[in-house]
Amino acid sequence: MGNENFFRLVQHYQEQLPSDVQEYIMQTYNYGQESFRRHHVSVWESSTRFELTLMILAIALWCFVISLSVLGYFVARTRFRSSKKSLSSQLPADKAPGVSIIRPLKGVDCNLFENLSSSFRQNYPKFEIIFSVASENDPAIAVVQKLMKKFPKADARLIIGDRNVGVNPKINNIIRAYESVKYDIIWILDSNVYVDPGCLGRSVDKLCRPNVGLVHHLPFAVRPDTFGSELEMIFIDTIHAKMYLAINAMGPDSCVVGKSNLYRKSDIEDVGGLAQFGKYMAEDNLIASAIWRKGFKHEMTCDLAYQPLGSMTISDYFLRRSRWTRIRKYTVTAATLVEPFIESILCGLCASYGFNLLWHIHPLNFLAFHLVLWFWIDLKLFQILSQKKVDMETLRGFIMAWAIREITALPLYIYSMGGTTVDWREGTYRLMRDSTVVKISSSNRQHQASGSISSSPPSSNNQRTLFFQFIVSILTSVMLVINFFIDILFSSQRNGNPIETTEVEDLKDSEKRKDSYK
Ligand SMILES: CCCCCCCC/C=C\CCCCCCCC(=O)N[C@@H](CO)[C@H](O)/C=C/CCCCCCCCCCCCC
Ligand SMILES: O=c1ccn([C@@H]2O[C@H](COP(=O)(O)OP(=O)(O)O[C@H]3OC[C@@H](O)[C@H](O)[C@H]3O)[C@@H](O)[C@H]2O)c(=O)[nH]1
Repeated sequence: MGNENFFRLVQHYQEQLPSDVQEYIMQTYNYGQESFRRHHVSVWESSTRFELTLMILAIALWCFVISLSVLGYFVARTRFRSSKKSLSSQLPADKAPGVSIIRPLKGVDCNLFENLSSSFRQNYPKFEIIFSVASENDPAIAVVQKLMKKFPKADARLIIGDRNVGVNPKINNIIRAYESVKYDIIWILDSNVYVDPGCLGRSVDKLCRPNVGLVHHLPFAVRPDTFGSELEMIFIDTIHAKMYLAINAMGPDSCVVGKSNLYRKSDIEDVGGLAQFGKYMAEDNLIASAIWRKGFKHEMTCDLAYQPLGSMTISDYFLRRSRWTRIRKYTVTAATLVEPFIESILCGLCASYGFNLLWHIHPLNFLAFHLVLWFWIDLKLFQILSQKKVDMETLRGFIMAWAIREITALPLYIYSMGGTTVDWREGTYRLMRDSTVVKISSSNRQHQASGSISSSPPSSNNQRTLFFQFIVSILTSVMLVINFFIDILFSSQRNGNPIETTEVEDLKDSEKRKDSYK
């Protein structure tokens, strides 16, 4: 029976029905009509202008963010597949442009000896290495001395003692090295980074191209020993990597992180000299932007700036993330304001609303599709950059850390936007609206982090400790739930049989043998 006929029938017998039944039938009928109208009348007619605007914005946001992610993924796929041999590394020493590598040191970072060794191992005919350390009591000095003994022929020296040209401790630390460089090309390479031997040659190739003023490398976190490090790794190797690659591929503006940057000293002098960036905390991005505004492009090579993480605590992760967000808050305010919408959960919620209005897709169905797609892109990107297939155990850790990072991204963002102080190694600093920074305090505690890149708080106040305890307890509960479901998933794949260690070893051995036959 059609709707109209049913309605006529109800009208006909209306008087004979009790009033509450009449009312119920009318309500059901009206609801049916409304839902019929919603489904069969175009969304453009049935929705208010406000709803339509929100819908368009939500869908546009989703398309934009997914396109950025896909772009980041394809850039990674094409760029990091193979490493080319450079031309400059094959030049004789008197023809190659010289490079001064500056290594700022502060304490014993995770993997420090190997990180610094990678500078000595550069396959390049003409370079010097300058290690800078602010204090004569710094334990990094012993590591440098050991390295100099190991590579006696290398042109390397150590400068002890900083000079206060501003507040930024990294600039104060390297300013003397910068002033004493032998060559025009300088490579500022953080202490907690190692690079492949061909990196310098490839970077010089790029820097020598016309109109290029800066060469930088994608930070890539490796060797997480703790859950805090895993969270950091997920951040650096997924969302950060894909956004960094996508923004740099599109090139709307300068977007540079200072882990591994090559420039010309003459260009830095042209934009005011290194010392004048000492008043900022985001010296890396501001130097890069100044060079960019002079009309010089930025280039990246197929090299990664590997950062071994070691044993960061969860608080270390939160503090480093909030330091970077707070730094961005004043240096790139507009981009920082839209950041949460570029994160999976908020972006997915907005898009679920949009697609529900447009195509009546159930919001939860869309959210599930969106999260799976997002996870898949992140996992593929991670596989490409780490150049290995992710095994089941790694995948399990990846899923856990990924889920928790995604869930905590928004609370962490809100926490970070709400404050202006940052802790960096031994110092606490207040960020000012004009991007400059003021030092609040420093502790005498030496940064001796063997296995940690800690930027731990020198003076953690009670409120902060409580906040972290709260976050950690939420994290732990979420982790337990996720772990429980992953366990079920994995054991159902093995029909409930536990995987024997020997079985894993056998599998590995047979894989190795297969490889050796190739
Ligand atoms: C942090 C990235 C992940 C968060 C999600 C989405 C981010 C959205 C937009 C821009 C951020 C791009 C990633 C830049 C890495 C920033 C890391 C960082 O904070 N580094 C600081 C410490 O080393 C450094 O001092 C600051 C660098 C700021 C670079 C910001 C460049 C912004 C370029 C804006 C281009 C607009 C494109 C719009 C696309 C959304
Ligand atoms: O007090 C300090 C702190 C740090 N540093 C040096 O600065 C480099 C970077 O240190 P970290 O790894 O702790 O810092 P992050 O990677 O988090 O810093 C990032 O954000 C802030 C920018 O100023 C940096 O250029 C960028 O690398 C290291 O080589 C470290 O030895 C100092 O020389 N003195």
